[in-house]
Formats: sequence, structure tokens, C-alpha cells
Amino acid sequence: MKKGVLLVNLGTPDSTSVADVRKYLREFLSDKRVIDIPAVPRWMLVNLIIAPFRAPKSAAEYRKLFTERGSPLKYYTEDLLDPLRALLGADYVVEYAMRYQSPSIQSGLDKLKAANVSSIHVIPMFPQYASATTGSVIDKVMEITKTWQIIPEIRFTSQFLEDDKFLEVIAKNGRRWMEKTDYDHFVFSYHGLPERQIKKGSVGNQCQLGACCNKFHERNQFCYRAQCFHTSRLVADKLGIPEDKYTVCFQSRLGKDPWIQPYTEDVLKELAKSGKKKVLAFSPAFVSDCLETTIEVGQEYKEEFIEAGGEQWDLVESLNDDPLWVESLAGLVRER
Ligand SMILES: C=CC1=C(C)c2cc3[nH]c(cc4nc(cc5[nH]c(cc1n2)c(C)c5CCC(=O)O)C(CCC(=O)O)=C4C)c(C)c3C=C
Ligand SMILES: [Fe+2]
Ligand SMILES: [Fe+2]
Repeated sequence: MKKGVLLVNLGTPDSTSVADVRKYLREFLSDKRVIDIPAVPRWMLVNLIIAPFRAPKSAAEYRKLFTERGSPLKYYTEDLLDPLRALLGADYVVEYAMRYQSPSIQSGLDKLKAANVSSIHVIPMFPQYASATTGSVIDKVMEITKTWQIIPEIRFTSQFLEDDKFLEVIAKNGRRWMEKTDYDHFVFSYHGLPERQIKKGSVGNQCQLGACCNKFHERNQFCYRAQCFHTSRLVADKLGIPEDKYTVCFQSRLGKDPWIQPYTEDVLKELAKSGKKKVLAFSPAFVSDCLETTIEVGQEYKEEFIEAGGEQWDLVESLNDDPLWVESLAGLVRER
């Protein structure tokens, strides 16, 4: 009997037209796990403010990102399929989906159902757990499969930040940059989250979003901020980067509510002010290069760092289609 595997990445606009970007933003931001406020204010915020005003600006950014193959987030995910199928062999049926836009989770699950699989292993492609990403994928899969007459065994990978092959790809990519340049400092920039989303998931209210996130243990194992610090520590250890030579920070704040800190924009200015000239940036929340890595960290933050007095700002590429990343995924599938 064959086992099903569904890789799920975030999703991206179908094209760089303002209409497609608006459609993407609407679907993404209407998700109650992403904008976690009551339905009516969320509808007003998304449809009357964000979609109309943000879509043209975001479309211009996506035009800088898309290549002749389209959106990197999508084609790098597609590129993993054949090598993963080859590694896993004939006992597995491997499909992929995007949480938002296309191909949909519905279409991916339908393919697995049609292949008569005996089980489904869903891997949301987010190394660290957040309700807005991993949680949302799990939510959607459950919403769809609860209507099925036959529900096979379903398994979810909720996080994989400690997977050694995943960490090794990041370290290997970083090492390549470090062989060419003697960097003064290293930045680990993660996608941000509203603070309240972490507080809501904090068991026994133990997360204060301060120094508590520096330690990673059973009680805060799903605190996104603690997971980001832990991921950084594991990569830094592999590369021999001492604690005082790296900073963990959070990018892409949306709206006025407090998001988890420190903000990358503040960190890069402080680094330049304190005389740091050469910085290497890692983006370990993202497995595929995308708007948040290539454009935001690789271009915008670079410009801001240089404007603030820095000289060199480089970005370590994401895992993309690295063969070791395919091995890491195969390991996640096989582990029990
Ligand atoms: C890596 C994990 C991610 C988390 C956590 C996350 C939370 C989150 N994001 C938004 C709003 C936006 N994110 C956007 C792009 C985007 N976000 C992620 C990943 C995470 N988001 C990725 C991989 C991408 C890039 C997709 C691509 O097509 O390349 C965007 C769209 C771009 C823009 O207009 O800036 C928005 C909006 C919120 C509100 C949020 C947590 C609540
Ligand atoms: Fe995002
Ligand atoms: Fe925490």
C-alpha cells in the first residue's frame, strides 16, 4: 500500500499583475490565523485598506523577484518533487500544494485520495511553528479531510528546526560566503509575528517575549521566538560563530501592533552605527527564496545598511533545491 506525502509551502501570487497580487493578499490576510482579529474588522482591514493600497506596492516588489520561471517560492518547491520521489521510491506518492493560491491544498489532497494512499503525511514547509503558517496549513487540511467518507491516517510535521540536515544546508551555504569574506557580524533575520499570537499559544503564560526565549525547553517548544533563537544558536554552533558576533532579529512587520523584537531594521542601523562594516545575513525561517529573502533582506536591508554607514551586506541563500534539503525531507517522512 502506498503512503501519501504532501509538501505545503506558503503560496505566492500567480503573476505580478496587481489583480493577481490583490487576490493573493486577500486570501492570505483573510485567514483568521494570520490576521487574528474578529471577522468584521478583519474583513474591513483586508478589503478596504490592505488589499487596495498594498497590492500595487507589493506587485512592484514582486516584479523585481519573479524570473522567467515565475515565483521562486513556487518553482523551488516544485523542483523538490522529482528528487524526493526518487529518494523515497515506489512506496510513496509525493504531491505539493500552496496554502494560498495555486496549486491548492484541496487539489493536492484530491490527488493523494485518487491514488488510494493508506496514509497522508503533511509537511508544512516552515522550520519553526507559527499559528499563522504551520497552524494554518494543519487547519486547512483538517477542514478538507473532515468531509471525507474515509479518513486515512494523517500525520503532520509541526516543526523541524532541529533536523540536522536542514541545519547543515544553511551552514554549508553560509560557509561558502565566509570563505570569501571576513565578516564583522552575522544577522539571523526571521519573519516577524504579532506579539499577541505568541502570547496566545504560551502554555501557563510563561512566555514574556524577553530573555525567556533564549532557552529552548519543553514548556516553550512551540514559542516561535524561542525556536528562532534556538535555530540561530544551532547554525552558529555549526559555523563556530561566537554569541557576541551574531544578532537574532525579526522582519516584515505589518500594521501598528507590537511584533516580536528586535526589528531587523533597527538592528542593522545599530550595527552600522557601532562600526560594523561587513555583515552576513541568514534567513532560516524560509526554505525557499522569496520576496522576504531576496528583495527584503537581500536588497532593501542591504541599501539601508550601506546608507547607515556599512560597506558590505550579503544574504545566504535559502535551501531551495539543495540535494541535502531533499534528504532532510525524506528523513522527516521516514522518521516515526
Ligand atoms: C516564514 C514564516 C512566515 C510567517 C511566520 C509569516 C507571518 C506573517 N506574514 C504576514 C504578512 C505577509 N507575508 C507576506 C509574504 C511572505 N510571508 C512568508 C512567510 C511567513 N509569513 C513568505 C515566505 C512570504 C513571501 C511569499 C512570496 O510570494 O515570495 C506578505 C506578502 C508580501 C507583501 O505584501 O509584503 C504579507 C502581506 C503576516 C501578517 C504574518 C503574521 C501574522
Ligand atoms: Fe509573511
Ligand atoms: Fe518565548
